[in-house]
Amino acid sequence: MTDTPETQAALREMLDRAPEPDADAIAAARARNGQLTKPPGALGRLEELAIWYAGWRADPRPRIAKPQALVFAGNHGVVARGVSAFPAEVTVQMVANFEAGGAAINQLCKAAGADLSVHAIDLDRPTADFTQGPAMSEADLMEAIAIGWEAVDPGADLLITGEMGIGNTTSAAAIAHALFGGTAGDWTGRGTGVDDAGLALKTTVVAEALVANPTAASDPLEALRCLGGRELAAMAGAIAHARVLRIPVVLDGFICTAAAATLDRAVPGALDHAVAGHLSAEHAHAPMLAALGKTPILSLDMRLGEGTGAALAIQILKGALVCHSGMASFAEAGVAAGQP
Ligand SMILES: O=C(O)c1ccc[n+]([C@@H]2O[C@H](COP(=O)([O-])O)[C@@H](O)[C@H]2O)c1
Ligand SMILES: Cc1cc2nc[nH]c2cc1C
Repeated sequence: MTDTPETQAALREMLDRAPEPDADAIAAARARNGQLTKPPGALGRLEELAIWYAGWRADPRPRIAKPQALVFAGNHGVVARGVSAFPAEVTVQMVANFEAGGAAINQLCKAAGADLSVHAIDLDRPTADFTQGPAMSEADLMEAIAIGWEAVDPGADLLITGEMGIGNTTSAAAIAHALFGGTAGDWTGRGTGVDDAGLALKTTVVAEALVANPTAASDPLEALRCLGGRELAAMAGAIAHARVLRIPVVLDGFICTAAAATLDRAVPGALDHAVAGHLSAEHAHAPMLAALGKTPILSLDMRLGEGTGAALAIQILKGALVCHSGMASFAEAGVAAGQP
């Protein structure tokens, strides 16, 4: 177990020192890919995904055997501003649903063979309304990051992080606005389904959030503290620990990606171990992924969160790895190779 970072500076330093993927495994996986019984490139993006995964696992012929899914839940003071189509109590109610096995993420993790755990973080202590000042103190931020960091199973060979938190698309939009600029309207969407008036109000709230938190635009981890929520901070903590442990990560939707983006902007390369599982229907997810240089694996118009898009993408990655690691070479199968 790696020591849990106790300060923003310690987290930054651990990401700075995090190991790179294994160059020999990448070279060997690339060579193997070139010998498999298929026309070159015929498995499309599955081929690059398999080679990417091989590098992070330092194994030219790996399989996915122990995927882990972490779902974090948090409540947001900004909900009092009327930014969600649902009331805040849905967060705790959905946590009960996760624990009873009744949510979409439960079914999708079962189908993907992923070990799911749910971490509700101080639901009776919402973050402060970030239109009035920082959402979290430094201590609250680091405590939530630690919960995510410590939830990662060092024996896992793939990680997905999901979230549940009424109001958290407002938080994610504010973070994106702080990290990537533009206007509040560029990053604000309907979330669980606010109407036109709700969207206009939410856009104003996102703009106010940046005015109330002037340090957020110049420091990505401050953006997470000032504009984030506990579940976003926990996802960032888990994704950062996975980077240190060289566990590949599949990102989920808009909120997960916003949390992860704070790491990338704090330390370039901090998300090299992560792929985008899907493209959310929340319109600002596409420009956020583009800014991070990530192409989503799936695009199914989903906007549920919980880790559901990432859980589905596990099955695509498993497909990539069973082909890469299980297929015969031209020589083994006695199949004539094509022109070089
Ligand atoms: O993952 C996404 O892209 C996504 C897009 C829209 C909404 N959500 C989920 O909806 C909740 C937040 O929506 P809202 O409208 O309350 O901000 C939260 O629990 C998220 O998991 C998730
Ligand atoms: C019912 C419901 C389920 C969710 N799962 C993730 N976010 C959600 C938001 C709502 C409203």
